[in-house]
Amino acid sequence: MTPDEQLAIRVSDLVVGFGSRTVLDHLSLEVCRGEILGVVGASGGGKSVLLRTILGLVPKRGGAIELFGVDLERATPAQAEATGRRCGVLFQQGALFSSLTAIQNVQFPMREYLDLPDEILDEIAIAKLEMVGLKADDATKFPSELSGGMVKRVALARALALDPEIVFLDEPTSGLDPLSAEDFDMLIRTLQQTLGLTVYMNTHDLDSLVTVCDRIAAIADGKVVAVGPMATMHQSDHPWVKAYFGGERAQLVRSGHAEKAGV
Ligand SMILES: Nc1ncnc2c1ncn2[C@@H]1O[C@H](COP(=O)(O)OP(=O)(O)OP(=O)(O)O)[C@@H](O)[C@H]1O
Repeated sequence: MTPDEQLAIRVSDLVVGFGSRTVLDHLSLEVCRGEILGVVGASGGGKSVLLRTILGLVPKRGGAIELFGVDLERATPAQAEATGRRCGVLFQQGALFSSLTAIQNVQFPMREYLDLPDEILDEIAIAKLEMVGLKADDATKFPSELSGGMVKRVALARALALDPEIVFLDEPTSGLDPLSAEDFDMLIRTLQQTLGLTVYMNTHDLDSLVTVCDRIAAIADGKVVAVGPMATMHQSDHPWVKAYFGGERAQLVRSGHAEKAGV
């Protein structure tokens, strides 16, 4: 593959704003195929806006975005649809349809794109639910009957419904207790390894950043101010990155992981 073909996403010089406020200010970022990229930044700093803009859900004021080499703004409707199908999304809060059962939620994107008989859709959806660690018994439960961790898993199964090559996860472990969050992190890592997925993950969770992310992109002042493995974050001179990764909590997380690894 040429260097360009190794990229899942290329964001160049992106400008996004609302009214008089500029949220993303000439931001550039590249995501490699097969990696887990963690995107971190201050609350309100523009992580969700960036994710939604990459997916074409928020209009941009300038710059360019390519997904698998396709600029959705210049793509034909067929190219845009084909590219969209290569992407799965888990929005913040899971965003399941409350009036649909777990299996119906997973089948929602399948019914939109796949013309398959109900029995096959059931088989595929059950396989997706099992892939994320749920049981066939959970398939007929409504979101209100599931725990927070189970809701996230159903949302992940739905994001995987069309066998995407990249999944976008917006704060996947927020609202989960530490053990459920750790389980979810492991699930993401396992799926990435077994399915060869690219994972783009917004997170505040230092544990997730340390345990599952191959690279981290830190957003501050509307730009990516540091990008690379954890070591790059520790070497950054940017004040927000220094405060976040050098703070007391970060050191506790680091020493906890070193202890677990027997270092
Ligand atoms: N549709 C919108 N209209 C106006 N302002 C918006 C809109 N969407 C987002 N914003 C503003 O853009 C800024 C960035 O929001 P965003 O949700 O991307 O932050 P974030 O980094 O994801 O925060 P958090 O970590 O708290 O989820 C915020 O000031 C937010 O109020």
